[in-house]
Amino acid sequence: QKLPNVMILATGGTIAGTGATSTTTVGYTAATVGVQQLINAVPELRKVANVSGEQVFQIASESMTNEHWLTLGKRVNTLLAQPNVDGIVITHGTDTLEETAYFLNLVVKSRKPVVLVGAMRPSTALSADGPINLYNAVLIAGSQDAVGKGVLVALGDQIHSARDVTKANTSTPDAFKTAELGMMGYVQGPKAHFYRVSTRKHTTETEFDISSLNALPQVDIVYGYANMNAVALNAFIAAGAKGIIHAGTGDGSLAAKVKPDLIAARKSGTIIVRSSRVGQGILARNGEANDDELDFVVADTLNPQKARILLMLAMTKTSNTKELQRMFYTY
Ligand SMILES: NC(=O)CC[C@H](N)C(=O)O
Repeated sequence: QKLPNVMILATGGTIAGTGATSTTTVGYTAATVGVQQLINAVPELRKVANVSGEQVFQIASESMTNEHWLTLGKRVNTLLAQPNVDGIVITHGTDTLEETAYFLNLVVKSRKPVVLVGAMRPSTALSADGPINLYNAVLIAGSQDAVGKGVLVALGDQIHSARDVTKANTSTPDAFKTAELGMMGYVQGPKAHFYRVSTRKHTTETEFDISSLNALPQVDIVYGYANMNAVALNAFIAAGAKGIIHAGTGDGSLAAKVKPDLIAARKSGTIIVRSSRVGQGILARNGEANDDELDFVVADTLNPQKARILLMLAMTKTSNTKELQRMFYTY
């Protein structure tokens, strides 16, 4: 039986981290082990795929930037266009793994599997989760069952969709959750088992094309809390933000001290997207604010950090708020 060809693109993170002792599970150094060492540590990979590695970056994922994403997205598209690449695994720090996954979910132009994988324990720790997570990710990336399902996230024997998964614990190995919408499946056997897919469009079905982009529009996130004011909002706009994600309290409610400044910002051209800091649920259009009248957009079920990604890509196409709202109900 012919094994699939899976490329492993390494970007850093804890999966490539090393600690002082085998019991060091926090306070270690991320992004120290190279891709070849990661592959060599799991000889079992060779039984399920022909793997080859490429070191794309070597960073902790909190330092991921829009420029890293454009570089990575273009590299993934180039590789997947080659007939000798059947799937891609991306090793990544877990802090922004969900963001990179969702970015790729919107810009990859292929139905071939792309699987993001990380680890919560450094490679030197007792029961390090990196090796089994990497093995699972390679298995998924080489699986016909993963074709056309959008960008996937593999941790803890679970398969999640890029759109809906989030990091939900600061430090435990089961940190990744797709809480209410549900994960896609499991790895067991060794085989990828899928049970559900998102109805939202992804990869080859999107209208976004990064092939000629070298930058993305500046979009920043304003966090909602009791006693908040408009200082952060106005500072972001003064610093050049073209779009603002308002990560509001509850169903995206707007504090009395902030709402007039949001309205003024919209009137002078800034795109305003209402989202929620709550983490679950639909952001109701025309609920906590009259979005039709104020010309705001709502983030649907996207969390603020993913709403930022969709808005950046959407603004490369249009600044029409009806069109932007359509995109938030499509992806
Ligand atoms: N568990 C991790 O991967 C976190 C390490 C680091 N902060 C990162 O995101 O790259």
